[in-house]
Amino acid sequence: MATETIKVNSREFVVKKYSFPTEQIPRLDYQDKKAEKLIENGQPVILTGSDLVGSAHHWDIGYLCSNLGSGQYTVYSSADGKFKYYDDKKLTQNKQFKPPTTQTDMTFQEFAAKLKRKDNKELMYLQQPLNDTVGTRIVMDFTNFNWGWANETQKKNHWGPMTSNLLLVGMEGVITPAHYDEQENLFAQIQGYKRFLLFDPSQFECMYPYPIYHPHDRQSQVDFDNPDLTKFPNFANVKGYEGIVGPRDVLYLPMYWWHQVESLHGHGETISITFWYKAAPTVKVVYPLTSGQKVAIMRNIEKMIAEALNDNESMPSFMQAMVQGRYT
Ligand SMILES: O=C(O)C(=O)C[C@H](CCCc1ccccc1)C(=O)O
Ligand SMILES: [Zn+2]
Repeated sequence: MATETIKVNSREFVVKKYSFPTEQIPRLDYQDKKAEKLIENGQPVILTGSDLVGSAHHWDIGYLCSNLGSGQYTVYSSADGKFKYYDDKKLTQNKQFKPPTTQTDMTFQEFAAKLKRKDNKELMYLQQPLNDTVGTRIVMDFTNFNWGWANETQKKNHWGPMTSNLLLVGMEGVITPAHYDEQENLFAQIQGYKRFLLFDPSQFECMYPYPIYHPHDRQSQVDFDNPDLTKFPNFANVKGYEGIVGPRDVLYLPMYWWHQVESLHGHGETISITFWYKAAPTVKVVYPLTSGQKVAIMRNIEKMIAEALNDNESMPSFMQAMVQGRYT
């Protein structure tokens, strides 16, 4: 895999080289009016200075070990370092599906002990919603997040309620392959460095998500390391954005934007917290529709057809019969 070294301020990062061009994600102070405008327009921006999780800046593996309590944490492991999310509620509809990662529940202390080992064959990624099993100091840190700003941003942009805060602790080199989520996201980085590759929802035609009933719904089928341009020809035209988030940075990741996330080597484990919010309600449909709205329409139609046919095997021929040679 070809790599390139990029220098950001005084730091060097070795990143994987891909086939597509990218522009930089804007990086602005969180109080900059331009940043507020970008968020209002559903455009990604890396925000500095917000201290959204300032009270967690001292979180490291040791502190989490001592203060996260003895609750069970979901830890994924992967031989190739890729952690393509799969919806385990859809496993029943896909008997032959083989999960690409294994999921183990363990205490944070067990996870930390595994991180220290030198004989790990697989990469590991802890992904667990913060809940009330955490220790009192974590609760205190959580209470001291910059909720004033977060709530103001939520209100100003008419986002729905915050649904969850996912704690992410990844080994260097873990990759979350390209996918989109259906929620607005303020992504707070606490330790380590993550490279985000982002693609506008209008790039849907280049990303070829799995069918809606597939466990990998919302994930791209394209292997960025070896794109199959016969099966996925439009991927050759994809254009992205990229940026590196480090400690104290917050990325506003708009709903429906495709993203791939890479924990960079040489800067230790990554610790992040997501702040996911339900979408703003569509009060009045305004034309032309946004690309995100078109993705929502496609999803609803796919769901209705799958339900009406009640036979996923017949979806491919049905969908092709509907458009092939007709909508050219
Ligand atoms: O914050 C986001 O949206 C990301 O994709 C961050 C990503 C991990 C997300 C794991 C995940 C993806 C989908 C559903 C539930 C959990 C990373 O940082 O590696
Ligand atoms: Zn995501």
